[in-house]
Amino acid sequence: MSKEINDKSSLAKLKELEEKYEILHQKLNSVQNVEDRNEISKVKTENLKLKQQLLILNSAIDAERSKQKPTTNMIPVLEHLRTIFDFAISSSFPELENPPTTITQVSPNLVKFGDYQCNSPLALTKILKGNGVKCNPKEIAEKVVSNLPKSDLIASVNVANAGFINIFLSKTYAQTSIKDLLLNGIPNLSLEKHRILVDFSSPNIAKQMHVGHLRSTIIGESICRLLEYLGHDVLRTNHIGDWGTQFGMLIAHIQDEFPNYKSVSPNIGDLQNFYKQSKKRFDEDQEFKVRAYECVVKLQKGEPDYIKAWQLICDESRKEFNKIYDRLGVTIKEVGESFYQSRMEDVVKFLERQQLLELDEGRKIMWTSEEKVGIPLTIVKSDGGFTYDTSDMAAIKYRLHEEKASHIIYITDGGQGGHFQLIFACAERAGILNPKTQHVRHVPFGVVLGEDGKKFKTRSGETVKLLDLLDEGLSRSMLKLIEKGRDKVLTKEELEKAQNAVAYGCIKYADLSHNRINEYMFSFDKMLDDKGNTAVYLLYTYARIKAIARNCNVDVSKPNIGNLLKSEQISLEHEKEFKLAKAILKFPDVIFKVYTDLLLHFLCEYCYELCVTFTEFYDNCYCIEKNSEGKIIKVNNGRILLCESTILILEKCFHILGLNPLEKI
Ligand SMILES: NC(=[NH2+])NCCC[C@H](N)C(=O)O
Repeated sequence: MSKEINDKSSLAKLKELEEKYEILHQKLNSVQNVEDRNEISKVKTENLKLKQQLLILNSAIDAERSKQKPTTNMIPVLEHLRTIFDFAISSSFPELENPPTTITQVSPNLVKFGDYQCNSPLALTKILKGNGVKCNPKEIAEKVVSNLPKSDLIASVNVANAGFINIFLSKTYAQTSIKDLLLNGIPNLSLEKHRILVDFSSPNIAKQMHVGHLRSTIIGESICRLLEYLGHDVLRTNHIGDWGTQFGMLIAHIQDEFPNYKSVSPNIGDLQNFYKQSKKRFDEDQEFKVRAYECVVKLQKGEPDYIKAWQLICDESRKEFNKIYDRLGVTIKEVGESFYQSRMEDVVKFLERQQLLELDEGRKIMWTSEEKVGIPLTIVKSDGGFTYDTSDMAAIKYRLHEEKASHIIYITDGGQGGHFQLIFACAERAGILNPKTQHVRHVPFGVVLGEDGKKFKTRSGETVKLLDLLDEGLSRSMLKLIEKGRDKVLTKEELEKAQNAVAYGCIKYADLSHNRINEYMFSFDKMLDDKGNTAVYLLYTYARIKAIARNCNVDVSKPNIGNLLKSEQISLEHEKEFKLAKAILKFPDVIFKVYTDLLLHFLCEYCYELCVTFTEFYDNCYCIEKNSEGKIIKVNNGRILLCESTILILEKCFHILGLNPLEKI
């Protein structure tokens, strides 16, 4: 108990010192007046003193920690190594301000040089040389190693002649943390929790939901799943375009085509055609055009008949959108542009009160700063209507102040980057956004290309209908399964399940496994390949691992795994076993990396690496031994446990990536 209190108060003290240190550090940086030398040297001395105190406290905490029970659960290895090397380097060279700590992961195929490597001594040699201190990297590395705190994760370290520090991961740590994984499931990675609003998918009513929206939907869903796994409170938000001026012409057209629309819900049918017809009239018929404008005004005033017509149109689109979300397993709450009508009126007043709006040829515009550089936002059009900018200003205010989100993530194509930078800058200028406590981020993605390298279109040059695309995925996936003779081994139900998992899994995975920033080429042939980094390969590997326990009749239910672990060790003797264990242990680091950059392709690459490493293990290490008649004579339970831990990690990754694992394929 007292130890705990001690530890807590040391931590609090440490935090306080760190804050003071940070303030002084900033002060130091901001003192630009060179004549104020006294101030500078005073701050510097204080800074150094604080740094020493920090080090002493850090080592006290470390000593305290090492007395406590050893680390058993999975933690981010790379991050842990960075912390302890950071400590060792600062202790070795307290006179240096922010000395560099670089830890890299050694390729799993070169492990004789260590699993991780610290390369800082080379950089430190240069820095020290600049300060007039002569020494070589090897000496520095040795000094760092002598100051390295004890860690359960490290088996040994050695210093290479060139001055690298090679770090070998501990087998005991691997064993205990994999055991913990099997007993307690995927670790809860501790993090500060936030309320995060994710704005994704966001198609437009009456217009086609296109491949760009599909990308936003796929990436957005996965980001939400990742954030939820990390324990954040996630608000999945569909900012659909349901309030534009196009509704004027749509409503005018509905009034003509379905005069009794108020009592009988018309079947608008293909909304695309409906849109095209009304647009044609709008462009050709002056009288219709005038009426269309009147309709917008009446709609935005909330006149019941107009709202009714508008709702009919929205419902029709919504049906289509929902079919896509259902098929892809996407959950999202609609808070479209129309939701903000009164808030748009309010935000205009709010900005006007602060004199942030300026008249420009009848429009009301807002610049990001007084300097008026770049382009302004159009807050009110010359006809008094609102714009995309207005709804985003109202939305950001609502999300931060009413929904109380501390973070907002916007997922759209890169082309909208400029728009969001303007919104963020104006929101900050208007005092809506405080970047110190609230964080907004645009997460862009590249365009989807067809196999011809041009913008993705149908053969006849039209926008591809998403439902048609998903249907094509289904038929292609069935062909693939039949080609591989799966229809002969699977039941009808299993085959259908496989067809869905493969089709939708491929479409999602092909998108997610490419760096989202880049454009990506949509190709059914490539995504349905069962070799390489594809969903099919991952689904096959998963099913193969599942079959291992099934074939040797080992009960892998959780209680039985617990029983097994009482008598069995996770088998790590064979080089390939340990290699697989190390791949499993990378999971927390990968998650943090994906979380920081919101780049899901790192998670895909990891899944692929895990599957390849598993295959290597399985090819070299027998889990079951059979006699010449094919009868099982021995089951290696230690290895079965390794298989099951691979399953647990894959399942978590699949969940984040939206892949449905199959027991059989
Ligand atoms: N808050 C936002 N602006 N979200 C993105 C909306 C995307 C827009 N509806 C489009 O299709 O391009």
